[in-house]
Amino acid sequence: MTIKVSDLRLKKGSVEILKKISCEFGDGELSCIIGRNGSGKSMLLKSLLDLEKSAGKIGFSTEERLAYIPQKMPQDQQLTVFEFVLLGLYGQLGWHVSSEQRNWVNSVLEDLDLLGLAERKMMALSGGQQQLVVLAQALVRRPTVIIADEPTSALDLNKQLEYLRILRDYIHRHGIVGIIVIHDLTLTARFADRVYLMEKGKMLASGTPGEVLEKKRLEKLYQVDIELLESSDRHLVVVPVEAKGEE
Ligand SMILES: Nc1ncnc2c1ncn2[C@@H]1O[C@H](COP(=O)(O)OP(=O)(O)OP(=O)(O)O)[C@@H](O)[C@H]1O
Repeated sequence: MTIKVSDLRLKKGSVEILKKISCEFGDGELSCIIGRNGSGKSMLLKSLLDLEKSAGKIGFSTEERLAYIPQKMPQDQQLTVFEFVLLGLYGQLGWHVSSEQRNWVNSVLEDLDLLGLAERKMMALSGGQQQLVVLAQALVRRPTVIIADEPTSALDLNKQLEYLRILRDYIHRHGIVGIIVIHDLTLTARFADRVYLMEKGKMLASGTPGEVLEKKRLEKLYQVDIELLESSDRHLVVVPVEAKGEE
């Protein structure tokens, strides 16, 4: 189901953090929210999740199964990877874990190439490995909406591509809503079905990567000289060349 946001506003004290945001996040699409530090991206996610009390309307069905992947790393460091992912099924778990549940967790771990780490403690993983395990925990719930805040920030180049490919394919295959905040514009161009550009609590632009990632717009917003190239497989490549200095 599409998520329709109308006239969303959020205030902290007297400061307006989100200013009349209206947009739509489609099902079967990976929506990427981009924008400068402090532009309101995380607050928009938190408003969608009802973690921040905003005014306006968010068209959400109560039947949605939400999975949220926050910016901070998990605290349950004593659990093994298997146990941590299994916890994604909380609400469905009894005293006895069925073989069906066990198999489901293992198949998600396998999909993410994590099966070899299943018995390791979370604290014995690298930050990037933990990020993948958090994705596994989210997918194990068979979410209909998946929301992630900078999920690839601790991943190496290979794992960034792998993570986003797995996430996008999952979203396409299951026709679910996927919304992520991301800073890397080249990854955005490669993986986003739609891009949402925020600035100072407003939605500055939205559309396909080609529509939103325009050289002039990005240079003005980020205050950098940018070269826009095209990769051999015809995706935009955004190269920041030189900072212009703050406005
Ligand atoms: N709890 C809070 N109380 C008051 N202001 C806040 C609070 N949390 C965030 N803000 C402010 O809201 C604005 C938007 O913050 P938000 O975290 O959404 O930015 P962001 O676009 O996600 O930034 P980043 O890219 O750095 O993660 C910022 O100006 C921030 O200082």
